[in-house]
Amino acid sequence: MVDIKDLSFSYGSDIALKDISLHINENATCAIIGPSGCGKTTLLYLLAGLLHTNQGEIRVNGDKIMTSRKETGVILQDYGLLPWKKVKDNIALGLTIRNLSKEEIQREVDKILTELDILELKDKFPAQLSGGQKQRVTIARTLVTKPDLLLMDEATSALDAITKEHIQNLLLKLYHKKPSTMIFITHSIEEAVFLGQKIVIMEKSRIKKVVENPYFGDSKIRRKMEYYGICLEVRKALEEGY
Ligand SMILES: Nc1ncnc2c1ncn2[C@@H]1O[C@H](COP(=O)(O)OP(=O)(O)OP(=O)(O)O)[C@@H](O)[C@H]1O
Repeated sequence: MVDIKDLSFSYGSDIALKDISLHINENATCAIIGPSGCGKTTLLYLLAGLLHTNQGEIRVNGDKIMTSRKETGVILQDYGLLPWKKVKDNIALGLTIRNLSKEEIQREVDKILTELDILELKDKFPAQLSGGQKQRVTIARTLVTKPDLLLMDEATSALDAITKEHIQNLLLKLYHKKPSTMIFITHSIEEAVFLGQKIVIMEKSRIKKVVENPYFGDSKIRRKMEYYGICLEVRKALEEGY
């Protein structure tokens, strides 16, 4: 599905990424974790087609990424909801490019709101929502377009610990219901191990280690010792060299 080959990127003379190669299978999930400034967001933006480089390449389903693709869904840190539009209209925005009738849009919006258990928020404005609710709406707005590749930049970082786990559980539930390829940046080792089948640990501009996580997909894994074993492996890799 996603093939990254010898990818490098610089902001002027600042090297942000150097010789990144990575393969992610179709419908697999991949967590990217690493210290601040190591290049995670740059990598995600390149995957989204929002940044470009001619040093190396990224292919999605065999096609070289030159610009953003409409089948890629992107969830960034700041929710990006339009404050003057109600929840239902924010979600409908994702569908406006798809030439659907008003009734079809309404049906799709109701369907995704029901799936995310937030139908009652339909007529509210973003300012009337909690952080967790805003994040659900943001996820709904992206998923309503049925992306085959979902990219997320610290989707839960602004949330308290309990809400964070609720959103992580929701993402896993949605994945089980309709698997798609998911690549996400996180600062949380626990989140990386809960949601990542592959965990990519980065250091300055490079991939330091890739950990395969055989326990991905088990919604009860947080209660099992094996989970903490992988968390420890990731922690050690992150701390090596510090
Ligand atoms: N627009 C920009 N112009 C110049 N340099 C940039 C720009 N964006 C990022 N950088 C630099 O590129 C490097 C990688 O930044 P990037 O945002 O990709 O890191 P990150 O791992 O996502 O960091 P964080 O975890 O703090 O969000 C850093 O050294 C940063 O200072």
